[in-house]
Amino acid sequence: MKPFYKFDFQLPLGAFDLHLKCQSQATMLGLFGASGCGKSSSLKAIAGLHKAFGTIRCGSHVLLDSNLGIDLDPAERAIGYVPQNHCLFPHWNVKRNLLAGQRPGHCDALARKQRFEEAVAILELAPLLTRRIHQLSGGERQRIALGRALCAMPDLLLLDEPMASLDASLKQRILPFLLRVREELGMPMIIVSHNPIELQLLCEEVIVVERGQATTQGSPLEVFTQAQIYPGIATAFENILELNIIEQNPEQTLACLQDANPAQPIVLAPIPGPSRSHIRIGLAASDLLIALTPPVGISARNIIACRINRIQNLPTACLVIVQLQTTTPTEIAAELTSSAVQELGLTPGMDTYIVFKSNAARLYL
Ligand SMILES: Nc1ncnc2c1ncn2[C@@H]1O[C@H](COP(=O)(O)OP(=O)(O)OP(=O)(O)O)[C@@H](O)[C@H]1O
Repeated sequence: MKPFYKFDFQLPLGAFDLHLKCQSQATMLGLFGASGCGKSSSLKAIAGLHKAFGTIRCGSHVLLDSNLGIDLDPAERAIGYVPQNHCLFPHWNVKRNLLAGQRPGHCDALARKQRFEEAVAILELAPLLTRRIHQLSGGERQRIALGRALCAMPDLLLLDEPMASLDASLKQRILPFLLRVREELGMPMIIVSHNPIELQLLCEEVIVVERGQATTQGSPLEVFTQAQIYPGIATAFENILELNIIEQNPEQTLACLQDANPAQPIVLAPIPGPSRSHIRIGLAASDLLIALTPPVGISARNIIACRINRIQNLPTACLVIVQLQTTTPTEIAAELTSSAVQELGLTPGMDTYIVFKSNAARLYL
């Protein structure tokens, strides 16, 4: 299959030499790496804000091909770029800031009006339209910056640390908006983040950038369970699962994996607030147990059949990566001591059970 993104470009930045060479079929792509490794500069090169040399292809668009003499101006690239500092016009009201993203020649007035209304609806901006930027909170400014990028009718969104400046509770409130943009507009995105959970929630694939080069690539689980990426991340790994809600009542919530085969209910703690059709939960790898046979007489509510795919050694433990019974591959990681792995004789290909308490699940959205 043809890759959606194809990057092979160089960007000399004084003493720092960025050479990003990678390709991906995923439309939701994450860039992850230490501070100063070249993530923001990569986004700016893709947006055309830094002059790069080489090849940048996104979907069917060739944005840069130095051999063919192609180097589109930023305005011709149909990219919505949301920088870390938002760059909103402080003395304009929200509506004027949103409309500032629109380019009259890019598409007809009706389509632009529709997109403005979609952005206002998805990001819940209607009550803010007449407010000025300095009257807004950090999370509201983030939504306006995202809305302005959407109003430009881009074919691709580039988000540079979309939640870096927000505290934990605001992050919780912005994430659903990003997911709605992904789900309702189906817009491809490249997201730069330091936060593995954000990338797991938003991206299909993650590229790790180190000293200006792409060094590792894979699904968020494949990348973040590798001890050599950042040792602390693999040991604190949290699985993200998307579940459909079957029943929500004051005692418990019943849910199931979206494509579980056979459907196997997952029991969660009650979820406060209105009823929902689906949720995303986080399960820390260290909260999961593995059993060779379904345990009986145990308080944990969830005993889920799975098969071991591989076992990875961490400095002080092992991550057992299992495949759940779903039609599309769904892996989750359980952290065990190496002595537990040896005593149970766990090996790839074995059929086992993942066991966890209802309260182990952390509710994301
Ligand atoms: N305009 C510039 N001129 C010279 N060097 C630059 C310029 N912009 C960035 N750099 C350098 O290039 C390197 C990569 O910077 P970049 O901002 O892309 O990193 P980053 O991975 O996004 O970092 P952070 O996570 O801290 O935002 C850094 O060493 C930085 O000092």
